[in-house]
Amino acid sequence: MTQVQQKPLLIKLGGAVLENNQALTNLFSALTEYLAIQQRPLLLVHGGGVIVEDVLKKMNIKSEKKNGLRITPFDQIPYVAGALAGTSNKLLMAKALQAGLSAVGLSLADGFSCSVKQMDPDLGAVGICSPNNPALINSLLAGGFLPVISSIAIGEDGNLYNVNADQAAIAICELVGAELVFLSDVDGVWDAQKKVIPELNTQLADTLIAEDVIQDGMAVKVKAALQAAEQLGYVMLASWKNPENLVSLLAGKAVGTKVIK
Ligand SMILES: Nc1ncnc2c1ncn2[C@@H]1O[C@H](COP(=O)(O)OP(=O)(O)O)[C@@H](O)[C@H]1O
Ligand SMILES: CC(=O)N[C@@H](CCC(=O)OP(=O)(O)O)C(=O)O
Repeated sequence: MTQVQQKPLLIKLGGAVLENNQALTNLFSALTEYLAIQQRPLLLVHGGGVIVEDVLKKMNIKSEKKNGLRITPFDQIPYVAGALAGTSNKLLMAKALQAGLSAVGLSLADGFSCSVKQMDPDLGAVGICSPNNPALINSLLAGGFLPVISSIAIGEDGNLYNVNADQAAIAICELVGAELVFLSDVDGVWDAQKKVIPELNTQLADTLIAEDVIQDGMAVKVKAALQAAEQLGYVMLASWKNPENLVSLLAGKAVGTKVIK
């Protein structure tokens, strides 16, 4: 088994990409090219909010969010886990395998990579996760595999928990000491005029969140990015929509929003 030498790259992939087959194909083709040149350990943490919505709608369940987090009653967690650790994870696995990448589908619980606690009783089965044991993921990276990690966790109480995928990404990032890139359905964090903010620090982020310019899922993402930037110095936030952006981003060029501490 080869040793992990380069700092791993962790890409957090927003779930909306799962509804865009062409974007997914472009993304995996850009990643395959990048890996052929860089030979750098890569791992993915993915969302799938759109697939969760879809499944719950088919079950005639109306789902609501509070401050960007899905209220997940315990009796709905089987559907949510199926949508995230099942459908979303396996759709991404299929694309990765088609692109020739040796992907391995995991949840936050596999190898006890992350531990989880209930976040707030009002949110039900929503968890906040912390890094725990890096051994499984590090051995997969050292073996040249691509871990594809969903944001479903298992608590000490034996219950399944739904973790926001941006928060899951920062726990995995801390776990393996990775560089972090968030890829979403928008080209970066917008200001009040919907122009991408090239650089965002805590002070500006707090102001824009208080003014409701940064809302919902983006507010959760920006807070997670600021937390990760504490350790990493900065975190990039860009879109999965333009493959040329991704190529530039992976080459270290500034595209999207750079979140700094
Ligand atoms: N200031 C903002 N800049 C960019 N996007 C924003 C902003 N405020 C709210 N959003 C919304 O946040 C969404 C991205 O967050 P989210 O849906 O959670 O992404 P992902 O699924 O990629 O994690 C965008 O599609 C956009 O509608
Ligand atoms: C607690 C919570 O909000 N969990 C999220 C997990 C999926 C996710 O974060 O998906 P995206 O990255 O595609 O938004 C949810 O149920 O939608």
